[in-house]
Amino acid sequence: MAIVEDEKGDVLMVQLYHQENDAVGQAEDILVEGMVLILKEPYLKLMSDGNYGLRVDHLSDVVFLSANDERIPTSWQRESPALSGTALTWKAKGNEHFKTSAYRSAVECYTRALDCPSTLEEGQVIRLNRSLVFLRLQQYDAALSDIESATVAETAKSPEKALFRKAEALYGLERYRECCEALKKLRLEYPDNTAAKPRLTRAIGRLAEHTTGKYQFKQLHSEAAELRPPHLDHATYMGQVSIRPAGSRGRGLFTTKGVKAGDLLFCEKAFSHAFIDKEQGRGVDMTLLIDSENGGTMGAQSDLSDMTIRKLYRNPSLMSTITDLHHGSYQPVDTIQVDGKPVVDTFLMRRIIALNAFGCPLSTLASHQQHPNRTQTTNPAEKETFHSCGLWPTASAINHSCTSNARRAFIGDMMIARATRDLAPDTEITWWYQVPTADGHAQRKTALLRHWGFACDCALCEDEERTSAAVRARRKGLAARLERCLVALGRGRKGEEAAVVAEIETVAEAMAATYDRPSREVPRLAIWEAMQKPLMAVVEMKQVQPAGWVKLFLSAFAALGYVIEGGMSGMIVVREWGLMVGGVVAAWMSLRDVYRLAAPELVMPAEGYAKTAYRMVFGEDETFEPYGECWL
Ligand SMILES: C[S@@+](CC[C@H](N)C(=O)[O-])C[C@H]1O[C@@H](n2cnc3c(N)ncnc32)[C@H](O)[C@@H]1O
Repeated sequence: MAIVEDEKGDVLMVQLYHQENDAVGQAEDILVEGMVLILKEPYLKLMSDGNYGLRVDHLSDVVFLSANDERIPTSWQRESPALSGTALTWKAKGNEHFKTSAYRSAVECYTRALDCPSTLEEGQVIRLNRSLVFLRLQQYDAALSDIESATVAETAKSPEKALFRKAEALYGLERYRECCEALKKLRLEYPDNTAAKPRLTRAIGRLAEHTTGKYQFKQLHSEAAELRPPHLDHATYMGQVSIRPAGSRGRGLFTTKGVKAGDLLFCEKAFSHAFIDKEQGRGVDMTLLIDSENGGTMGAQSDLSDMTIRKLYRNPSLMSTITDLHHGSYQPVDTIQVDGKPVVDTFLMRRIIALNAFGCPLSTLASHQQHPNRTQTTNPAEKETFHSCGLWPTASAINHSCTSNARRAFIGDMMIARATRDLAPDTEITWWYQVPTADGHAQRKTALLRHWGFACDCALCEDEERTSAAVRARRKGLAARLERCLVALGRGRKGEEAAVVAEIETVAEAMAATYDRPSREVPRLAIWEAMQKPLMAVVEMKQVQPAGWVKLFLSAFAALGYVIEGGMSGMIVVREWGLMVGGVVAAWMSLRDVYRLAAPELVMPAEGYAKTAYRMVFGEDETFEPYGECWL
């Protein structure tokens, strides 16, 4: 914010939103005394102190004029010796600014140098210098364009530097294949270039991740634990999925090949990620963004707007990655450039973030270790505004279904999505925006409609709508009875267990009879919820005969829609996986332990299923060994 005056001497406060402040220095360096600006379509508004002021939301709505710009009113023009100069003097000035990290001024000087008559060779050196500043400013598009215009000419003075910088720009744009090619060429033509080798190794690593989907997840965990913000240097893998039309749901994400339950669907690096470090009580700067359309946004979500807007403004080649995301009824501008500057529609960005951002923990695993009973958070635009959040454009194409077939996990700013069932090729991938619970239908329905503007028509919701209040009440009563029986088991005396287990089976059957459709189509959450926790507690108390335990576990899994063959002795095969709700990993781990007594031959297969379930929830199973045991 600063006080500005116009040619008539009228004075007003001006507020510039979303301006770059990390790479160029402090906010005070953006609006410097004496600077001349053009504001396009100025928006005059009442400020919080009761005065009027100007607010600039869109980055391209402000033009910072250089001192010799002819658009500066004559009365304001200041004759300065600095105004004249040759390409070489401007270049020297640019170099000075560069040394003091005054990058904006450096770009301005180099640009002036390029406007002066100069030899081709001089021009190319200046362009190369400017490309280095662009790299520092993370303006990879501009860096690449400077380098490419410098390298094409045969007289390019520093082809080695140019190749190196080209590789850096391509890496910044996550164009890893081209980056590897540039670095290989560099290695071939300049074998003495020592920096090229580690850069090539790094780029090959990213390309391998991108093409194979093979990650060293333990390594990712250590990086996320160390780095602040936890922005990991890893590549996106999109091997098994593609975005396609999904009828009335707009776009959706589909499998391109058949995948097995637990398989990696994609692993995506965030396009932008705002981190709030809860442990240290610090993170990105807290910002309050008042937005006439969406009300106020606080904290991470408004920082995410800043980051996204700036990244796109710096690198317009990435624009469609974000502008293609769902934005409801908002009508964006159709201009992509104005006065040679990219147009980033700030209001569109805020809308996109509101509908597509995901709240995220530092890592799903760490979050579980701290809060073992918390279920998966709601998606996107989580209400807890001080929570970290990010934009993952591929993940944003996934529509909601309560009977979801995929889950996401986070490690730093990497999102890992895995199938929770076997999926045929061309199946639409769905997951939860709101987690389904036995009692939560009405609340879920309201939240989905209010925030995302749709009514879920999955089998679970359809069934809920058709279920009468009387049936619901009966189900609730039976669920309470089931829970009581299980608790009684925990307390019961030896010898009475068989009778209680039999009663549990009767109640579970009565509950099952309140559902019309098979549990494979409509998971019976009420039964699962009633059984899951007390069952685990009973197992811990070791009160029941092993065979009884096994039966109870199998019927709890069946309630979620599992189709399991065998399971009592001899063999166990999961033919179909059920709904991947909270508590499933723990249940598989407990069943494995029960098998130690009841059917030792089933310990290994049950552990295999526990590991698969763990992979679905945490995105990886490399940490299964040390942490898997903590589930009990
Ligand atoms: C994060 S986007 C998902 C991708 C979106 N379909 C697209 O075209 O990009 C969220 C929006 O998708 C639509 N959507 C998601 N799940 C849906 C569902 N089950 N039924 C209808 N629309 C859905 C809603 O318009 C919602 O606001």
